[in-house]
Amino acid sequence: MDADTPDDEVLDELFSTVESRKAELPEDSYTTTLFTHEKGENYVLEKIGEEATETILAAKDDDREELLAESADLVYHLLVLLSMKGASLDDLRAELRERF
Ligand SMILES: N=c1c2ncn([C@@H]3O[C@H](COP(=O)(O)OP(=O)(O)OP(=O)(O)O)[C@@H](O)[C@H]3O)c2ncn1[C@@H]1O[C@H](COP(=O)(O)O)[C@@H](O)[C@H]1O
Repeated sequence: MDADTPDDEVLDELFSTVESRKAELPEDSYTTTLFTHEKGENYVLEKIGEEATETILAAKDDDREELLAESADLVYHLLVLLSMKGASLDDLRAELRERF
């Protein structure tokens, strides 16, 4: 990801990076470890559960900084799961838009 990416393009840039990690599986990448874990998709499902719990605990503690950090971890792992299951950020946007 590029630090100069405009805020409104950050999610697209992150998802595109995740998709590229899935295609290329570089060795020095955390995302690669999620796509290649011996537990398969169960590992990313566990991570989502952990990050959701940590997000809830941060909210209960009224710890805004921790809430944002854990929310970012949660969103990142959710994007990896969507990619793993062949869904895209556009699919997610379409689902949200249908609810307007
Ligand atoms: N946004 C993220 C991101 N958010 C969270 N994480 C990782 O998710 C993990 C969070 O798990 P934990 O809090 O449990 O911390 P941990 O104990 O280190 O993790 P485990 O050992 O339990 O797996 C940490 O290792 C974080 O580094 C992320 N790893 C990568 N990205 C982005 O993904 C892109 C690709 O990164 P690489 O795949 O590493 O090249 C880059 O743009 C990164 O900024």
